[in-house]
Amino acid sequence: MESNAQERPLVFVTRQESFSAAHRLNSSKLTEEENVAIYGKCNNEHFHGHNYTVKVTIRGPVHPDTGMVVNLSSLKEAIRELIVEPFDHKNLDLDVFEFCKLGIPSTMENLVVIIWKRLFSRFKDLLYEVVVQETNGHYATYRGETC
Ligand SMILES: Nc1nc2c(c(=O)[nH]1)N=C([C@H](O)[C@H](O)COP(=O)(O)OP(=O)(O)OP(=O)(O)O)CN2
Ligand SMILES: [Zn+2]
Repeated sequence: MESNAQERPLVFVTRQESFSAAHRLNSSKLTEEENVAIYGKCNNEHFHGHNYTVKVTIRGPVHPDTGMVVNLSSLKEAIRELIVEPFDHKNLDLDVFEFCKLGIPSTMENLVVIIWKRLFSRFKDLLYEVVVQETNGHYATYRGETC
């Protein structure tokens, strides 16, 4: 079959950034005993910290003139403006609007969704995937899906 001259390759482009932040795992929906039992050392009332890594993947056609899906300068600036600057050297529970307002535990799962929503406001349907890595041992991935 002949290929359509209008068709463009669909490519995924990923940018990685990092930030350091403090947090405490605690749920207002649970009792004190339940919080301790479920979150253990991560429930320490004096907080603890992580060096978080964020990977943001944009999916789209390669523009025939620029050879780009997205200008990585724009992607880098957006991640820094929307994520790194507001989160770096902050307390996620006390300083990040979504955690304060919603009163939800600052798990990687909730964090990756919050980061997705912030970036979606800028990139819309070009945003494909966000990965948040909290330690060398674990990370969470979100692609905007619900179930
Ligand atoms: N489902 C989740 N479980 C846990 C989360 C989370 O975000 N989602 N977070 C934590 C703690 O915040 C923290 O990240 C755990 O730290 P730690 O136990 O030190 O992490 P590691 O297992 O990678 O460290 P090791 O040194 O390898 O034990 C807990 N649970
Ligand atoms: Zn933690």
